[in-house]
Amino acid sequence: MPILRNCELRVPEGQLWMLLGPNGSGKSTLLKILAGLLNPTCGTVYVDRPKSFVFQNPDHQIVMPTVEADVAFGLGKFNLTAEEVQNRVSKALDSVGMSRYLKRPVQTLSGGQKQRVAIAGALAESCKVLLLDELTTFLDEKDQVGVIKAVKNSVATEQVAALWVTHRLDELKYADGAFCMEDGRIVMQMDGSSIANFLRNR
Ligand SMILES: Nc1ncnc2c1ncn2[C@@H]1O[C@H](COP(=O)(O)OP(=O)(O)OP(=O)(O)O)[C@@H](O)[C@H]1O
Repeated sequence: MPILRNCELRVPEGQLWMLLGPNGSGKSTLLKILAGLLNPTCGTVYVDRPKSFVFQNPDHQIVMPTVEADVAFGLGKFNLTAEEVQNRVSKALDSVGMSRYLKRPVQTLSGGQKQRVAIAGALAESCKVLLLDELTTFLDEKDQVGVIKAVKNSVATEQVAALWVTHRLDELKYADGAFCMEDGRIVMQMDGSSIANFLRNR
């Protein structure tokens, strides 16, 4: 039985869109298929920009002992000079508000700070599509807001398109748009003004 059907979505550059839906509606499956982490058993997937997936638990993503080394890690596959690596790392950390943690051992960071380091790693690789899987599940309110604001800032400054899977309706107020899934399909799309109406009438 198919899990997903006709899931077509467009997130404009420089915007953060949320993907909502009840448990089992297919959000994570869709995100992983878009990221190339899962292959569809049939059908075709098109994603027209370099993309990066950020996991719910940053400990599944962070591999190096310091913030600087971790953000630089993914750049090893490009042919960059040491200066170019340094520039990309500092620009990416700046856009998520983590510049001052450059030399910090990763294990001394909070969950939200680790999430921001993981996002910086994706940005440093110049990915233009960020796929974010329930990043705030394990975070307190302060870290939750810090991570969302970091993503908002980085999508705007780096002209990235971000798709954010969440269960938390309170996060909708940060979104430029949203898709709602049900039973493996995208059943509704909301732009910024529809979200504002929805939140007013909730
Ligand atoms: N590897 C798999 N093999 C078979 N079925 C799967 C697999 N992974 C997920 N499913 C099924 O696909 C459907 C969608 O699951 P998915 O995890 O994408 O939903 P979700 O909307 O992300 O749910 P949640 O909000 O609980 O995380 C569910 O019915 C699930 O049981």
